[in-house]
Amino acid sequence: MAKLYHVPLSPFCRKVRLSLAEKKIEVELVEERYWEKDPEFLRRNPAAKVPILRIDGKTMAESAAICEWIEEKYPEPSLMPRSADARYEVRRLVGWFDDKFHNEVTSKLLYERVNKKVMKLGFPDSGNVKSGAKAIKYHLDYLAWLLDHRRWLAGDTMTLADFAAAAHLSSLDYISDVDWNRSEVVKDWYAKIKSRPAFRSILADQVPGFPPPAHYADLDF
Ligand SMILES: O=C(O)/C=C/C(=O)CC(=O)C(=O)O
Repeated sequence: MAKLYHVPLSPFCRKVRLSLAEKKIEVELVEERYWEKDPEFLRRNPAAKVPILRIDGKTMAESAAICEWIEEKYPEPSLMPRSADARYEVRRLVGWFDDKFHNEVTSKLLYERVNKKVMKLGFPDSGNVKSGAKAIKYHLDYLAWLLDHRRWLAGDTMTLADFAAAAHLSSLDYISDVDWNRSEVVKDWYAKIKSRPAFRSILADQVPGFPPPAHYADLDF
């Protein structure tokens, strides 16, 4: 069986978990406290990052590369459109969420509030939290703009772009940092994606010291 070294609220790990689950690939989850830099873990990935996926005799790192590998090896159900233009748009949006959104929002809210405590790195920096809280509004408005023009984030079908966005937002949702009432289309999109069976595993995550909010597992909000 495949094995995924992960931490529960990491959006990068969640994106890979969603891809695996959508394709019904069974996986054993192994929690890896990557910041402790266990030598065995560093041997698997000298970059000292999760996720790491062991599958088909291979050990792989970097969530975007992993998801594209899964897509090529296990093409059904498809999470990538066929045309070059449409594939470009998926990759652009995956980059948007894993880079821009991550730097401006996830790292400023989730990492300040949760990761710092778990890793014993001190208290949240209030300036960072303030800037994350401001930036998420802009990003939710961008999502709303996309969804005013498309059924899913990158076009007519659900793709890795939706999983990248949902991975980040679901982690932030765990600490109640998403104002779902800011936009009906974004709320509807998230309800739609959250109701997929692939989402079950991540909705069951628990982080000691951070109980999920009451609304977290409620599919209808
Ligand atoms: O696999 C990726 O795309 C990226 C993973 C990370 O950046 C993991 C971390 O080191 C982190 O979440 O801080």
